[in-house]
Amino acid sequence: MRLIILDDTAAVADWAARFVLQRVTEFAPSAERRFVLGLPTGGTPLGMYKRLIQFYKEGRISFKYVTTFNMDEYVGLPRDHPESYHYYMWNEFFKHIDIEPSQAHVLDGNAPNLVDECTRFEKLIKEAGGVNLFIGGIGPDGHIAFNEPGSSLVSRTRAKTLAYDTLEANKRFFGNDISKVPRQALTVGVGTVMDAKEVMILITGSHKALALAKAVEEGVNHMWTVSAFQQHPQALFVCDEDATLELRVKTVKYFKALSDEHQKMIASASVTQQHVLH
Ligand SMILES: N[C@@H]1[C@@H](O)[C@H](O)[C@@H](COP(=O)(O)O)O[C@@H]1O
Repeated sequence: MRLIILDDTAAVADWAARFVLQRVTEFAPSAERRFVLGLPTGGTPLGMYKRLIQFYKEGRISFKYVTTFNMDEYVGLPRDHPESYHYYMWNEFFKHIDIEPSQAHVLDGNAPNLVDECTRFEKLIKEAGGVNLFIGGIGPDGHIAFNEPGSSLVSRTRAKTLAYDTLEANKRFFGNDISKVPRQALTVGVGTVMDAKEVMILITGSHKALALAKAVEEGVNHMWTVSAFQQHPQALFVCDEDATLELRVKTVKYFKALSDEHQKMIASASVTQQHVLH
């Protein structure tokens, strides 16, 4: 696991977008060999999506041969509700790029049979050859996607009842009225994300500092589900300074020193030769 510590949210957005650009470019996707990307919603990745749209408009990246799978979706929220993740993904990202709409998969929280919908999603991921890069975000309670505290760390895509902390954290999107936040969501499992070849988790803000400390400095713990990624062979946590507030100085210094080495390596390598050290 690597921890990349950057100054602020803008730097995290830029770094994450460049990382996607680099991974897609070096993969050189084609009709026969698509790049499979897992995607998050929420406030944190918005800046990354903006940068990627900019890269697309500048002709630096194409999503024509990219297949995407979103992490989660609320249950029972109409698809055209401004807070549905379908609506978010279409408006914040998909409509601005050249992705094939049929290749942009978001769980259907209005499916008549939610169990079948989750099974179908897992099957689609498998048929796509697995996820090359899963990008994730976390809640202040350390949940990844909607894998609330106490979730199984080998879980697959399924329906979850949201924890109170999540309802609290997400009420800002529903006019600050907690009663308007859907109580259930469909979410990829921790195991689903763990199966990805590479995972990049974006963590910004002091309200996520405790979760980051639990994820990085303490053991793997199903009460902080993002901690499972300590055991992923290619996991990156990309955070801002504010998110490091609960980390030990020693931890921050160690990972910053690694990043400095990495930056030097990038400076002396061509784009196609860049690899993140683990
Ligand atoms: N289920 C979503 C997560 O997938 C997301 O990562 C998290 C963080 O959102 P934000 O980036 O707005 O803090 O919010 C929700 O709980």
